[in-house]
Amino acid sequence: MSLKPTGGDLVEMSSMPLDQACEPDKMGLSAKISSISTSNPAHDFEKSSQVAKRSANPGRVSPCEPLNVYSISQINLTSTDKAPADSQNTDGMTMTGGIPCPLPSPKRDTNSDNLTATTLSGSLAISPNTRTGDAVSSPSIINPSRGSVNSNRSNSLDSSCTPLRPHTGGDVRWDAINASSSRDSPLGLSNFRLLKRLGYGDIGSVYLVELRGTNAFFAMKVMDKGSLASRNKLLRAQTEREILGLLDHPFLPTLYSYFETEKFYCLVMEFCSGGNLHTLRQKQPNKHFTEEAARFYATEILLALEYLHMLGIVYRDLKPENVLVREEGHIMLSDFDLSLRCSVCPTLVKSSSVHAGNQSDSAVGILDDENAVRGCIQPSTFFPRLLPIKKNRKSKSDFGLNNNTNSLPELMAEPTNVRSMSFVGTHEYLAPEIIRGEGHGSAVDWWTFGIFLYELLHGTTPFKGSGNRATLFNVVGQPLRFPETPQVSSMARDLIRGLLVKEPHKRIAYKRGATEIKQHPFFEGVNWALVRSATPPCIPEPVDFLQFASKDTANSDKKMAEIGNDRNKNSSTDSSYVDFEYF
Ligand SMILES: Nc1ncnc2c1ncn2[C@@H]1O[C@H](COP(=O)(O)OP(=O)(O)OP(=O)(O)O)[C@@H](O)[C@H]1O
Repeated sequence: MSLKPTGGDLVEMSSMPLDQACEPDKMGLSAKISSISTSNPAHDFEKSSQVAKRSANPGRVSPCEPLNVYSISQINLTSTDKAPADSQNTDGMTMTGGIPCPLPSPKRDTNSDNLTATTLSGSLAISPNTRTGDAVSSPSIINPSRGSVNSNRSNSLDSSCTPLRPHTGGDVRWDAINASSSRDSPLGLSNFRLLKRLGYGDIGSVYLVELRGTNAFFAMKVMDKGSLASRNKLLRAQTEREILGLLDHPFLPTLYSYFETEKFYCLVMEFCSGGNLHTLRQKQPNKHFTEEAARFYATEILLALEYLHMLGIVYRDLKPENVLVREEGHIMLSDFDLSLRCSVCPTLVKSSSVHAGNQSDSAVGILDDENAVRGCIQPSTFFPRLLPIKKNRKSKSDFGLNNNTNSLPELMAEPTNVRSMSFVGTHEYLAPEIIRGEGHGSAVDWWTFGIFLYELLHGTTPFKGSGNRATLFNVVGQPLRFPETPQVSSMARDLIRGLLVKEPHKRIAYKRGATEIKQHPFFEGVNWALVRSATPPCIPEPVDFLQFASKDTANSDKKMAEIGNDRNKNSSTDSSYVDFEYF
């Protein structure tokens, strides 16, 4: 048996004989994988079995094949095992990505109209009106003056979400978008000039586009409706669009607009000119990053994952290919079609001293300034649950923490206990619990974070086998080993060891999320509040957009039609970012 490639890089685990899916029955893999099977669609929460091989084509995410197999995902909505029982309400039911998904009501302060948490300039907004707690799926409109995510047609990819993007305040691209669209004439394909295909993946092609008459450039992901429908990928496209609509964070994509035509769904996002980290790593001496550079990228990814988890999004597909490099060298985590959405209750683990003064109940919350901080929230507008004080928490001296962040509060919102049975990811990055089919939650992102850091530092992943079967076998059964060269620090190794623990509940960050990782000595000296201002290790060659000035792309719609037809003919990689082709 083999992990059956079905025309692309995807394998369909659930349709395979179990002995072929993974040799070592003693590890219990077969029985687990067999549990992924077609089930009552009324209870299907998501697709199973979406495993992408790493592309042989450097720098491009491998396309995945369509899957018709669904499985029941048991979503346990308790976001943290520390949560007081009375603060949970799991009787709510809402639609997440078109799929019934029970969600808890967030504990809300009755004096507050808003529930808003902001982390490192990223923000999450929780609608005050959501009795069922669908804050994750239905963000509230906090800043109506900013931008427009609209649709000029109404259909399955509903675009009711109006953007809230405080971190992109002052961004001229918003002005361009707003100037070009109005309620009467929303944006459409004709507003854009297609300049270059940047790449394509399983559900769409991505183009560099210019918003006509504005000198503003974007990346536009174009998804062929017919192709999505025939390959049962509408849900993936919908998931990605909905998640993009929620994001407002410096290391995550900004969705400037969304619209659809008769044939296509179109997402207008920020353009990243620097290619991806996979390509960038291969350009480094000995094809691995220095520890300093790896720490820089890991720091930004960690903040992005922390933010996603607070929104109830388990990313599930972290790999260097999905980490794009912006023109100034900071990163942007992209590609959300394999992500899992669930619900979380953000929890204030430790407040700042300022906030502490306002608390009347000294029995809850950690109100001292002794321990360092990891989240940055706005106490005036965010009223999370407070946890009982834990006396045995390690002091900052145990972790060698940076004093810069000591006075900041600590917020935890980790969807650790969510349970998905899907088999999704990329072989070398798959967490053991996914392979074993045990059900997985946000801890898979911390596993992939460990693989990611290992790869940045060593130039290879730790469990890579001669083929996919061997890789899966190694992930589940082989111990973590470090090569003699390149040498990495004991701190880096220690962190990677903590992340690559095969049992998710023993993995670092399982209990307190990103905070635990931030406190690891590997990140000592990182000023978490100012990561965005740090100097990146590599600055990409600037793109000369003037080269497109004389090119006329009169008929974009026609071009789009051609694009839709030739999506499988060839591939484009981001390695040719500077070597533009013209339409
Ligand atoms: N914002 C962006 N700026 C520049 N290039 C981008 C951007 N977004 C995507 N790309 C390029 O387009 C390619 C395809 O995009 P993406 O991975 O989102 O498509 P997909 O169909 O979701 O792929 P996958 O099969 O991995 O799910 C990427 O590999 C990347 O090279």
